[in-house]
Amino acid sequence: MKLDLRGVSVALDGHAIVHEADLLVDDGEFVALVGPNGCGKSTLLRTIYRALKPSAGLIAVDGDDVHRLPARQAARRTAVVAQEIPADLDFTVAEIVAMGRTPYRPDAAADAERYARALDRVGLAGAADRIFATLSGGEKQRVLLARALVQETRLLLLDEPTSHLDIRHQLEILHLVRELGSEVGIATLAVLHDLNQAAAFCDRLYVMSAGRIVAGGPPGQVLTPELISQVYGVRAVQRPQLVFERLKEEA
Ligand SMILES: Nc1ncnc2c1ncn2[C@@H]1O[C@H](COP(=O)(O)OP(=O)(O)OP(=O)(O)O)[C@@H](O)[C@H]1O
Repeated sequence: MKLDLRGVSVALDGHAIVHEADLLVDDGEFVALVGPNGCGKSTLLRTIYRALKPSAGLIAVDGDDVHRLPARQAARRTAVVAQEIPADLDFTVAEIVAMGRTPYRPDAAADAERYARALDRVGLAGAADRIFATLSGGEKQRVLLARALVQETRLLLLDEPTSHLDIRHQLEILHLVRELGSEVGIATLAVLHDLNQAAAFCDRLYVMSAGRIVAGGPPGQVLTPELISQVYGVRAVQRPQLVFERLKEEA
């Protein structure tokens, strides 16, 4: 699965928000999109998952223009965990996760197994019967990731997937995304704010600033103090710091 953006521009209410973005995500790659608040990251992601239409340019998934694919086909290729967590959903966790199978024919036994496996992977085995609205923000975020997993797409789009998570669950999710890439070749494009985490987990990253992609490549090459100072207006200093890792390798 390859995501290929060429010259993508997006306007909202007549305001140009994203300017001529070029971006690639290859099979199995974990690619981050970083940049300051308001620079256009979510707008670009929303355009890839068809919530917005580009004003110019092409977004291809496996060679096909996503904005011309029938909805069901598009949903079989790309799953998304958006930034907004739906509120007031009177559904159980199992019902929310099952929504990920909408693009497919139902198969009760296989689907039940898929839901259990996905909830287990996000650390929520046993939560299937909980009411979604009663979960914590971090639990909801993990349920929404489980819903994206059962969609069984080759491309995952994640908008700040760790924003509600404590440090242990952040690491679990980032490791999970890496595993999905290396074990089953799932490609991920994720908006991340933590530059150290992006550097530690991603194969490559793109930096956006004021609606433009201003740099792209392996984190070590891209995240220089000069670039960080230009884009974020802060000085980057390397210091001894606490580095968080999982206690043990979990299956
Ligand atoms: N309908 C609109 N009309 C005009 N400008 C808009 C509209 N909707 C959003 N914007 C602006 O577009 C810009 C990009 O927003 P976007 O949510 O894509 O940024 P972001 O990089 O994801 O930010 P954050 O890191 O804060 O989530 C922001 O300045 C926002 O105020």
